[in-house]
Amino acid sequence: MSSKAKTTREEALAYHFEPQPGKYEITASKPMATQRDLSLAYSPGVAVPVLAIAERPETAYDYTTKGNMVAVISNGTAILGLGNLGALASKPVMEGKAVLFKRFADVNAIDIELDSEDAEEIIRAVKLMGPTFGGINLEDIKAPECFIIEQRLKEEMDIPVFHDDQHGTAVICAAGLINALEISGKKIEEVKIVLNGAGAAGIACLELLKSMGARHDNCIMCDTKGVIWQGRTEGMNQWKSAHAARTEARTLEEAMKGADVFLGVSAKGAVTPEMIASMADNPVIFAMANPDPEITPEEAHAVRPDAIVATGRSDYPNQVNNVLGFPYLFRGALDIHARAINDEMKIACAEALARLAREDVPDEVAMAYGRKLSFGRDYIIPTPFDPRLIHVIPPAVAKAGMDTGVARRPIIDMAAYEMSLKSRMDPTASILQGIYARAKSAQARMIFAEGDDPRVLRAAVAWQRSGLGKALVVGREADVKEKLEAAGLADAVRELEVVNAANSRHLDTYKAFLYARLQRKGYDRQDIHRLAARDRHVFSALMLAHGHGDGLVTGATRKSAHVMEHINHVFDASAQDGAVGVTALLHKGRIILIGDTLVHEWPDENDLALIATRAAGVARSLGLEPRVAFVSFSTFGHPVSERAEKMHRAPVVLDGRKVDFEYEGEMTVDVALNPDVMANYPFCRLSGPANILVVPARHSASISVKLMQEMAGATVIGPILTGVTRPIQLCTTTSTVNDILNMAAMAACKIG
Ligand SMILES: NC(=O)C1=CN([C@@H]2O[C@H](COP(=O)(O)OP(=O)(O)OC[C@H]3O[C@@H](n4cnc5c(N)ncnc54)[C@H](OP(=O)(O)O)[C@@H]3O)[C@@H](O)[C@H]2O)C=CC1
Ligand SMILES: CC(=O)C(=O)O
Ligand SMILES: [Mg+2]
Repeated sequence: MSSKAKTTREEALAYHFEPQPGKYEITASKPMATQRDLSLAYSPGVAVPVLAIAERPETAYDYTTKGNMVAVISNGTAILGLGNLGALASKPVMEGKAVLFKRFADVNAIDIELDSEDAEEIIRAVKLMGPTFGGINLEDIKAPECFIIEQRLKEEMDIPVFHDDQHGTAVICAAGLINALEISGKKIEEVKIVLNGAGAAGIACLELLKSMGARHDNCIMCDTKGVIWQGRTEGMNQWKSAHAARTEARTLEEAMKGADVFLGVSAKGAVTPEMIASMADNPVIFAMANPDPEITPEEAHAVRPDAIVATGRSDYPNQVNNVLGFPYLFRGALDIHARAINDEMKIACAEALARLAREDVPDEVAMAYGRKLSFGRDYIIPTPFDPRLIHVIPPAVAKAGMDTGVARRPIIDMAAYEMSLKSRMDPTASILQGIYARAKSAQARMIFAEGDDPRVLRAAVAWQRSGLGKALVVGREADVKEKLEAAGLADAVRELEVVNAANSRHLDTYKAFLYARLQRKGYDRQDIHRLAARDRHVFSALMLAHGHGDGLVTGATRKSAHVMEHINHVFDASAQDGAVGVTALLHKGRIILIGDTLVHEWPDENDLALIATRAAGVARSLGLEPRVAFVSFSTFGHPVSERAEKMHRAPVVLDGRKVDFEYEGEMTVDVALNPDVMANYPFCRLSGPANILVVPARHSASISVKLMQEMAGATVIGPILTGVTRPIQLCTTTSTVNDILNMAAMAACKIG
């Protein structure tokens, strides 16, 4: 397995602080530009839907955000496993749940933190907000108040009310357990289960498992006072009493002897290796406390190599976390305008998840996750980034809701619904996720050439601490130390390897190599020494050329033309050598590649054909099927212009090269990207909108990219340098730490 990611306190705070505080914002989904827009959005136009809803309340689902809007509600009394830290402190987690709703199921969610521990007050507050939302997700409200709150709200509200820590956790735990027991060859009716943590999650998990066949007499529940046994009076409530066991065991340690299954929804470190050692053969251990499990997989495996281990965290295999449930349960429920999320819908979700994990994992998923996944001990449950979840789980939930009569608007065409779910998700998110996953498994030694730049240093630290590989920073030790300290990363000084001409054993070899390349280009030995020893771009490129690193990132401090000139001393990376720069633009769920954004100033038709081929290669390595448009200001020969001719001829050049991707041209950008406009040219050979735009010259490339970045706020990755023998990627002088990290990941994946 790849090395584990470590995120620091500073990184976590910076993530939440920059570029604006918090994790989400609200944007308008309708035009708001003109007087007419305002008349429709607000007075007088808004009166029309007001009256329509007053007359027929169900039309609120048609004219407002209600039908796709969920409230994430907490009072902060059980924030993850951190305990009762109050409503305000729970806000980062609730904002987090809100963005997970959006990221994984395109559900709009708003976090609402209520400053009260009084169940009646919370019930009243939530009930009053009913009209606003299509569903209520209760989160991190401690037991036993959570049971009372949820029960009453379910009775009194006409929209789904779902306490995630109870049912979300129970559903995922059940899905994982179905598969873990299958692998260990045990039956739920026969296994001895010990569950630690008798709160929201614990009670709900045990209830669901019992409804699925686990026997009351085989289950022991524990809390801070030990075993919940029949007759115990201390620290009890009616929900715990329902699960009190007839047993002599009084402590968790005693209960664990011979147990087949351990489920932890309690707190960090609640289980010892000795307890794990005392379990039955092939034990199943779900240590689900967050952020730190009851026992780590390393500790558990050290004493029990035969164990199947899961945690709630994303940095170990088998993440049993309610993130696999709540987005999809609500998606399915919202799409049928459900009145409730009932047990049948929860069980349908658990079964669909369990089934999905047993299915063959398609290559695109393995690619997105960076490792081969196949059903077994280290893959008992789908991974949260599995792109199939969105179109597999909500239909199962919606169908169960329809079958049990909670749907206000049943789905007629299930196949069409599945298709609509597929197109709902932003494909760009999975592309970046895939790049990072592949980078992680590559474990590249990344050369960061500009160790004097604080952004580069922060990216290098993040590279290493995220478990992406080793960071080799080119710079002076004292300078790197000083800048790391100034960036609040003093403890990273010992972690990074700082390389420079003075401490390298290879300088003479590098110089000999460079001299051999440049001696007939007017460089004498003195020039060579200056270049190799003093220019970090050249020095870094020499490191890469000699295999003293696996990839190189530079360009954050100097203009790309300057950097390319220096890299060309070491590598053949010019236009004549066939190098090409391709930039990826990610915006509103679309990804478009533009080329050449780096190397060719004024490509002719042969160069344009090469640019198309290189860009197609980049597209494929990003998991996209390439569709190239040669773009211009004319479309298929009109208006006739000398300047557009080469764009007209480039596809003909490709005809002669027998390439294996779609291409067409010349055409304007709207023809290339808008299927309705493209339909005016029925002979156009592209099977869909283009995802690669080959532009006439580097200036038009630069203008397009920067316009998209500045006007539309598109995410820009690149230019990705292709056609060079080793992975070199260039950032720009305006790159952020994240941009630099993206380019390093590109280099590690050898994209280009
Ligand atoms: N992986 C996942 O998806 C999820 C994980 N969780 C995790 O489960 C845990 C509990 O959450 P939740 O049920 O919402 O919280 P609650 O506050 O409702 O319940 C906590 C329960 O855990 C018990 N407990 C706490 N510490 C210990 C300990 N050291 N040993 C034994 N029992 C202990 C408490 O005992 P007592 O009753 O005696 O006070 C209580 O019964 C958290 O760590 C949370 O992160 C929760 C939801 C989802
Ligand atoms: C995952 C989650 O909801 C929790 O730990 O509370
Ligand atoms: Mg929670």
